[in-house]
Amino acid sequence: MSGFTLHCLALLMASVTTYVVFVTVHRLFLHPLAKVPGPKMAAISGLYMAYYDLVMLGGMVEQLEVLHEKYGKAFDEIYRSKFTKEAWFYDPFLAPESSFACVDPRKAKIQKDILRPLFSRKAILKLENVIQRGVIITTYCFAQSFEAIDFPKFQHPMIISLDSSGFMIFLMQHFPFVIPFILGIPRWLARLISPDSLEMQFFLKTLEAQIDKILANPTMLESEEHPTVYHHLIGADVEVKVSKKALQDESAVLLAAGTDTVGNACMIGTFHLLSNRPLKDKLVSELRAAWPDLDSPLSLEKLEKLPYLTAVIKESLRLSHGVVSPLPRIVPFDTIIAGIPVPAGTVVAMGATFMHNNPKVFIDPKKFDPDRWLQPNTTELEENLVPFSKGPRSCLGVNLGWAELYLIFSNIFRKTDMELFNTTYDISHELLAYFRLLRNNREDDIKFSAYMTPRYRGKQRVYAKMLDN
Ligand code: HEM
Repeated sequence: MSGFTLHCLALLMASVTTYVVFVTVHRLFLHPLAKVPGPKMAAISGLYMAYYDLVMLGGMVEQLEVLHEKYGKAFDEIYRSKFTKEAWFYDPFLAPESSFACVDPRKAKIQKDILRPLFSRKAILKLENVIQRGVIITTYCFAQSFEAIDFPKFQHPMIISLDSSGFMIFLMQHFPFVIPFILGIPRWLARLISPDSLEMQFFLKTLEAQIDKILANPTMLESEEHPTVYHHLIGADVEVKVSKKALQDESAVLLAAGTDTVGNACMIGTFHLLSNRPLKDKLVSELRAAWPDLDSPLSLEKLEKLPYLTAVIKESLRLSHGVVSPLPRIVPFDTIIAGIPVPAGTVVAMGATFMHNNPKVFIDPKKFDPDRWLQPNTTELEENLVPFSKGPRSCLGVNLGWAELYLIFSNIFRKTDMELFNTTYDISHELLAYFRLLRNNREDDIKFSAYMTPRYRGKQRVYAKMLDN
């Protein structure tokens, strides 16, 4: 190596070292947030979080519990705010024109307002027959069924794909420079590195083909059995023109947003009910009394009036949390949070898990206890139940989510009998997460096995399958 090269290398190393020392000193002592209590490593570098997200496979939520215990917390104040979403977190969802990942609050509101009528309570009641038939999200939103629950062990490519997306999203968040590579990766290489990601591409292509067909011939919407997202986004009477990319982004996001969230709440609730016989018996006897004749479905409005069923759903939502990863927001102006001055531009985050596991509000928070919702005054509990988030960026599908949960829990527990088997794993302490509750393909994923016996063999189809490991 020539003397000149060595000289250049030395200069480069000196520059990097000076930069690192400067940034470290600045962040530790001079930064406006330097006095905020917390681990020094986290103050110095984002690699602290990357370590928990990527190496500890979604362990940041658990670590935050530890940090909150040590340093205190301020999440409830953030929930009440109107802070904007942070691009760092939302860009890797690769759907910037969807109402979920669009960080511009004005644009997101326009798109949400267009879709809102499809997800209003009135629309849900009107389309109740679609929801009663099952296979909800794809039929309700796109008038298409991917028959995901007909696959053995529910291993539909789309579900596998959704399951595997968590790690990739976290990877893209911490190392955004990989995004162009991931987007441009040839199929053969993707098959080698992450075969599951191809399944997602297949499903997105199916939606794209549907979008192309509708864009080429919007009148075909008239022949659909019921309104879909496309009627609202491209229908003849739509005032705001929505791009093809926005249609694709929105479709992908609606499917993801409405699948695991509902699924996790069902899984958590079912597991706890099966683990605790008296709770299950209470639910079943309430359902039997309200719904004696299984040959005709019980309407959503009647189900909503059942107190124990409602309490079971609230408790299932509380312990499944909705979105598990804390949701980051940018503080738009200088403000004070938990007594700490926070300058404009700071990223803060709110996490449902910390609300739902707060022992000051939910006594014995890890316990699945539907009766806590049947006490005379539950105002404080209601205020602290945030699975759908709060404020202007809260869930668009909240009414649909609730409707699905009422119909799923009632149908499953009224029409089948289930019993746990081969289940030893205690899920009550699980908090690790990639956005949602499960960790991917790990031994300690939340899963349980149950024998399911149909109680009803009448006119309606019952999806009764035996799960095993
Ligand atoms: C139990 C069911 C559900 C739960 C617990 C849930 C939870 C949430 C949460 C916590 C957020 C806020 C995310 C954030 O701030 O980044 C959210 C947003 C969203 N959800 Fe849901 N969701 C559920 C069902 C659904 C359904 C069925 C749909 C529609 C098909 C849906 C569509 C959306 C959309 C579009 C957003 C983005 C809203 C925005 O950013 O302004 N969700 N959901």
